[in-house]
Amino acid sequence: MRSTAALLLGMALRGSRGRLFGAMALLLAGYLATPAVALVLRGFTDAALGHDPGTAARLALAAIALLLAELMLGHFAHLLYFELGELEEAALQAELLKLSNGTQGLETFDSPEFADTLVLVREDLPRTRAALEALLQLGGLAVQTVVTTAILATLDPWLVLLPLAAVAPVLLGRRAQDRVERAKERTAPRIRLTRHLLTLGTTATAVKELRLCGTEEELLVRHRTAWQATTAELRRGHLSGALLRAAGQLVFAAAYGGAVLLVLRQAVDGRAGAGDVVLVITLAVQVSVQVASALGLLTVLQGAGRMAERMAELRGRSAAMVRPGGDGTVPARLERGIRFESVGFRYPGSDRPVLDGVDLLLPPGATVALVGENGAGKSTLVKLLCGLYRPTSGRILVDGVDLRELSAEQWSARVAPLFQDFARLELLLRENVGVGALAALHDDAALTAALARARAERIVEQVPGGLDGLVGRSYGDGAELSGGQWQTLGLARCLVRPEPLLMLLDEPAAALDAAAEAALFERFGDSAGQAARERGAVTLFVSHRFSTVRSADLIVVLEHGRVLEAGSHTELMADRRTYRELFELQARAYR
Ligand SMILES: Nc1ncnc2c1ncn2[C@@H]1O[C@H](COP(=O)(O)OP(=O)(O)OP(=O)(O)O)[C@@H](O)[C@H]1O
Repeated sequence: MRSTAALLLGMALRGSRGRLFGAMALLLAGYLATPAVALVLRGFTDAALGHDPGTAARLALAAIALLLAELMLGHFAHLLYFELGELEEAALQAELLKLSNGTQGLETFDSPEFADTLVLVREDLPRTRAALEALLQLGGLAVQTVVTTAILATLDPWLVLLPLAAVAPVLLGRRAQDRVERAKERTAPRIRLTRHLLTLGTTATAVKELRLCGTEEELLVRHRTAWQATTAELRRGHLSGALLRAAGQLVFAAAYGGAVLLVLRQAVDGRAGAGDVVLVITLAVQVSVQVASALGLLTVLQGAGRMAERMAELRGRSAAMVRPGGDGTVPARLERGIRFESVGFRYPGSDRPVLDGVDLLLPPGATVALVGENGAGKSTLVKLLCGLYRPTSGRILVDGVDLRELSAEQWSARVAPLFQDFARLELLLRENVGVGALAALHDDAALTAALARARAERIVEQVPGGLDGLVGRSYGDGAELSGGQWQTLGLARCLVRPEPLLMLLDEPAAALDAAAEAALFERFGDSAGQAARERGAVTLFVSHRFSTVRSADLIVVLEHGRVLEAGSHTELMADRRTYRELFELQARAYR
C-alpha cells in the first residue's frame, strides 16, 4: 500500500505540484468541517436548552456554514485531482507502451505471462484517476478520524475504541479484495481466449472461412463456455469477498451500538449533558461513515496497488529482456557479406530448436532466395537477420563482426523489410510512408520518389488530400484501400529507407498471382540492384514460387531448421536433389 501511495503521489508531484497541494488543502478543510459540525451542534443544543437564543442562533449559522464547506470544498478539490488523475493515466499509458516496445527484440510478445499481465494492467489503467482521488480522500479521512477520536476521548476514554473497531472491517475488506483479484488473475487466460474468439467472429477474413466451414456455432459454443467459466470463477471470488466484508461490518456495528449505549447510560446517571449525547450520536454516525468510506477507498487503492505491482512485474520482465546492446558501427558498405556460423535458435519458453547448425554465407551484393516447406524456419531466419531475435547458439557476422556487437539502432536503420503480414498503419499517407525514414517525414520529394518506385501513384491520386490525406477508416474518415494497395504502401515504406545494407522480402507475394508477384519483384528489384551496386547490399527473399526463385544468385533450401542445399538455380538443378524435385513438381503443376 505504501508503495502504491508513493507511486501515485510521486507521479502527482511530477505532474503538477500546485494542483496536488491545492487539492490536499481543500480536501482537508472539508474533512475537518465534519467533526467541527458535531462540536457546534453540542454547543447549539446546550445553548438552546439553556435558553440562550443569541448563542444558539450564531451556532446554528456556524453549523450551516460548516455543512456548506463540507459539501462544497470536495467539489473544488475534485476539479484539481481529476486533472492530476488524467495526467497520471496518460503517463502510465506512455510507460506501458514503452514497456511493450522497449526491448529491441520481439521476446515480450512471445511470453504468455507478459501478455496476461499486460492485459490486466491495460484494463486497470483507467482506475488510476479514481486511485489518486481515493488516496487523497483517505489522507483527509485519517486526519478527520484522529480529530474525531480526540473529541470522543474527552467524553469517555472507552470511546477511543470505537474507531479501533474499524480495523476488523478494514482488514477483512482487504482480504476480500485479495480474493477478488486472485479470481481475476485466474480468469485472465480465458478472457484472452474470449477476446480472440470475438475478433475471429467479427473479422471479415476469418468470418469467411468460419461460414464456409460451418463452424460459427462451434465458435459461439466455445465463446459461451469460456465466458461461463470466467463468470463462475469471478462469482466465487466476489461471493467469498462479500462474506468476509459482511463479517467485518458486523464487528463494527456491535462496537457502534455499545458506544451509544455507554453515553446514554452516563446521561441517565447525570454524568453527561444533552449536548454530549448529541455530540456522541453525531460523531458515532460520522465514524461509521468514515469507516465505510475508508473501506471503499481502500478497495480502490488496493486495486491500484495490484496495478502498481503488475506494472513493476512488467518493468522487471521487460528489463530482463532488454539485451545489452553493442556499440559497434555498422559499415557503410558490405565487403564480405553476412555469414551465419552454426546458428541455432529456440523461441523463448520452447525446447524445440527452430534453427539448428545453420552455416551460410550471404555474399555482398547478392540476391538470395530462401525456400523450404511451411515451418522450416524461413521467417525465423529473417527475424534473426533483422535483429528481432538473437541466435541461441552460434553467430551472425556482418562483414566479420558479430551482429550482437553492432549498434542495434544502426543495424535496424539499415534493414529494409517487407513482410507478408505488413502493418496497416492508419495514419496520414505521408506518415504511413515516412515511418520508414522519419527524417523524410516532411521531405515531399523523398516520399514521392519512394511512392513512385513502389508504383503507388494511383494510391496518391485516390487519397483525398494526397500526402496529407488519411488512409484507413478505423478512427477517421480516411481513404479505403485494398489489400494490395496496403501492401504497396508497405513497399514504399521499405523503399524510402535510406542506404539499406539488407533488403528483405518475407513472402510478400503469398497472396498475389504469378504476374503480380513478378511485378512486385520488378518494382523492388530496381532499388535492390542500386543498393547492391552502391554498397554491396544483400537482398534476401522468401518465396514458394520457383519462377521467382530461379532468378536469385543464391538459392538456399531449408528443411527442419537446417540448410539442405545452397547454390544457383543451375547448380541445384544439376544436383538432382530436393530443389530439383520441388522445381519440377511446380513446373508440372503450371503446365
Ligand atoms: N513466436 C513464436 N513462438 C514459438 N514458436 C514459433 C514462433 N514463431 C514461429 N514458431 C515456430 O517456429 C517454426 C518455424 O516457423 P517459421 O515461421 O520460421 O517457418 P517458415 O519456414 O517461415 O514457415 P512458412 O512457410 O509457413 O511461413 C514453426 O514450427 C513455428 O511453430
